[in-house]
Formats: sequence, C-alpha cells, structure tokens
Amino acid sequence: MTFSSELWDRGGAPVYAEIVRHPFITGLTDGTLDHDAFRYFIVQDSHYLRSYSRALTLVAGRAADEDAVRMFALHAANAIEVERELHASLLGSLGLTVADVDAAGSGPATTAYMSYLTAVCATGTYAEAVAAVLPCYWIYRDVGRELLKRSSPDPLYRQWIETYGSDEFDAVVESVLAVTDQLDMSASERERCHQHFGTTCRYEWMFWDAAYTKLDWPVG
Ligand SMILES: Cc1ncc(CN)c(N)n1
Repeated sequence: MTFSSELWDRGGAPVYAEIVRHPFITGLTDGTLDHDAFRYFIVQDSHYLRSYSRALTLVAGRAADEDAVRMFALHAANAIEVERELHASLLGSLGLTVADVDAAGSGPATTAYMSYLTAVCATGTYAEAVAAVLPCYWIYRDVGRELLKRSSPDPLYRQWIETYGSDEFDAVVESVLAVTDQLDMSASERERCHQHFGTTCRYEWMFWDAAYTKLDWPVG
C-alpha cells in the first residue's frame, strides 16, 4: 500500500465523507448556499492563501531533492497565482475589494489552520511538512471533481468548481502524491505525518463549516 493511501484511509476518508455531505458543499451544487456564506469563504480563503503560499516555500526550502524544491516553489508561485486570479474575479463578482478582505481580518478557523500549517512547515521535518500541506491539494481536487459531476445552477459556484475540478489542478495534485509516496522517514516521523494529515483534513472541514455558520471571534 502506498503511503498516500495509508494517510487517506486513516485520516482522510472519514473526514472527506463528512465534507461532501456538509451543507456548504451540497449547497454549492443544489443552489441553496447563500452568497453571504460564499463571500465569507472567499474572504477567508484570501487570507488563507497568503499563508499557504509562504508555507509552500518552507516545504520547498527543506525538500529532499532539487525536483521537489522546484515543484513546491513552482506551486507556491503558479498554483497560488491561479487561485489568486480566481479570488480576484470572484471577489469582484461578489462586490468585494482587497480592502474588504483586509478589513474583515482572519477569522478563528482560518487563523488556527494557517498557524498550524506554518508551525509544522517551519519546525517539522520535510515529510511532516508534506503530510500537513497534502490535504490542501487533495481534498480540493476531490471535492472539485465530485462537484463537477453534480454541476451548479450558480455561475459563481461553477467557476470555483471548474478551477478545482480541472485537469490542470489534477496534474498538480498527482505530482504531490508522487512525492508523498517516495518520502523516506522513520517510524516515529511516519506517525507524526499521520497526525498532521488528519489534523489538516479536519481543518479543511472546519474551514467550510466556519463559512457556513459565519464563525466570528466570540469577543473583541
Ligand atoms: C482552505 C483551503 N484549503 C485548500 C485550498 C486549495 N489550495 C484552498 N484554496 N483553501
């Protein structure tokens, strides 16, 4: 069994099953998701992407070989560029500006997720860092593909779905899965990889749930 399949079976599959039946996700395709929840999501995701691209450069910096350095550095630049363009377009369609993103600030789930990713990528081993960022790629690819099958009556949601369900994004994810399956690590490191992978999968669920409930800081 490949390492990525092991990660998925233990920490990914149970969370993914909850993600695809979450009302935020089902609402994207059955037309029941209100634009305010999607607005919250895109604003928070704009904050998330700022940290995510930095986390990927940390993964690149500690990669085991030059191909992997190049791949994660490219993803930090290119993959993020594609997502940034999507956000710029969606923010405009939702009547929002970058100033609105800055004014909203980073919410509780976003802050927790970004902090966790940054900490693991900065202080963990290379394998731990790969395991921590993997759900960001993998879950979005699988959700994108699943929702592409269901389609959406809303053109904004279709635009989002088509980005993550695309062959281009699939190729990016496959390259990270290939790197994951070649990781060389000790038994204790392997266990920590499982913990990080499971944790960031749960943060992916929490990110959508926060948008659905429009989670805010309880005080301040
Ligand atoms: C929260 C989150 N996770 C993953 C992705 C896909 N890179 C994203 N845009 N946002």
